[in-house]
Amino acid sequence: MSADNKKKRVVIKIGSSSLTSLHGEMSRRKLERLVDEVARLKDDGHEVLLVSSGAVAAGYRKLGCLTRPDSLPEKQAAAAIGQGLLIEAYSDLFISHGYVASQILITRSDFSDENRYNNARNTINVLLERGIIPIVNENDTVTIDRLKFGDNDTLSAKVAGLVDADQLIILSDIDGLYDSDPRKNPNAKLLKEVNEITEDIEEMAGEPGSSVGTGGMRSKIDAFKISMASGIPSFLGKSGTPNIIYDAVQASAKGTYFELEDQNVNLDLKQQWIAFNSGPEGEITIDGIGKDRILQHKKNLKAAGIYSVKGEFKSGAVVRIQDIDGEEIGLGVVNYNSEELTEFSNLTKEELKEFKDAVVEIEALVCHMEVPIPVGV
Ligand SMILES: Nc1ncnc2c1ncn2[C@@H]1O[C@H](COP(=O)(O)OP(=O)(O)O)[C@@H](O)[C@H]1O
Ligand SMILES: N[C@@H](CCC(=O)OP(=O)(O)O)C(=O)O
Repeated sequence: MSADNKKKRVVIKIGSSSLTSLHGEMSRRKLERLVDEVARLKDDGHEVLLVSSGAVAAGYRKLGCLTRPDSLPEKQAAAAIGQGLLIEAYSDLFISHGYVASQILITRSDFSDENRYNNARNTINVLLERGIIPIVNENDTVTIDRLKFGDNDTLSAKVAGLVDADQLIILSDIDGLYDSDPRKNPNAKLLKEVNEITEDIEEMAGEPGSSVGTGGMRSKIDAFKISMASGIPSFLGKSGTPNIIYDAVQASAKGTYFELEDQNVNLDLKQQWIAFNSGPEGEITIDGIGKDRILQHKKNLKAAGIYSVKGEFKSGAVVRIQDIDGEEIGLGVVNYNSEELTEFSNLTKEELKEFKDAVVEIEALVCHMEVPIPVGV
């Protein structure tokens, strides 16, 4: 990482533990410090988008709970109280610096629909270009557990990809990624730079540290997988450290910097949507020749290569592509519907001669061999 003076588009994720007091209530002082730092970046001409947690933490006491609730309806009710308080506080504080804040609440289904995904991008771009600070959170009050992003870490990485950010900064209550959970191992060592999320790196992450946070280090690692695959240099550091945001943008802050060694292997927007947001609508199994073609980046295969088809989907749907042994090759958009592809798979050798020129195009293919796709997204 090298320092530079370019005006950047920066996405900053701030966790619940960084916005609350020891008792778990929203801390105005912590919010003030964060806003002061963000305003400093804005004064320097950078565009800033905040992904802020804290709705549940800011609301649960006012709901009458003594500790952060576990039940979904109570968490949602707490978020309904807290989200308003959070945005009101942000708005007040940013206005005192001469900046306007805006609220964007997102659910996973907003991102799995490609039109809504692109719409969100257009809206956020307008706000950023006009100097306004979008403050994003998951729309906790309406999402059900099964359909939640669940943590704002991966949400922030997806948003960073969506707006083509120059940097993702995740601020937590810890000053970076350690080689083991520092709560359990006092001799744990800080990693200054990570160029690839290997299994070893994944194993370093333990459970969430605070009673108000949900994601823990595991979801941060998942987030960095997404941001790295999207070509976005990322940083993990400790909130509340003086000048942490400013220094992170200059690449001089203490923390962990995540950046792919090879800057050229990153996903374009369509591929990011396919890899991290779309829900595949079906599955096709392809033969060895088709697999070889795909892996040689031909992005298409002969109709004869379709072995079997699962699910019902239209032409233009995202499907999972696997080989005859059931090993997943990747995800991509197909140019035939499930019925047509099934017909291809049922043709005899003789019949196939008639279709020898038929080609199944795989648009925006994302191969698992090339790109680490987090499980469960
Ligand atoms: N390998 C690790 N390196 C650093 N922190 C770790 C590691 N494993 C687990 N943790 C814990 O993850 C916590 C941060 O996650 P979390 O409590 O969810 O914070 P946030 O509210 O900022 O999302 C740290 O306080 C730390 O105790
Ligand atoms: N959307 C939730 C936060 C979820 C979350 O990821 O929290 P955290 O692990 O503190 O970043 C809220 O605003 O309370």
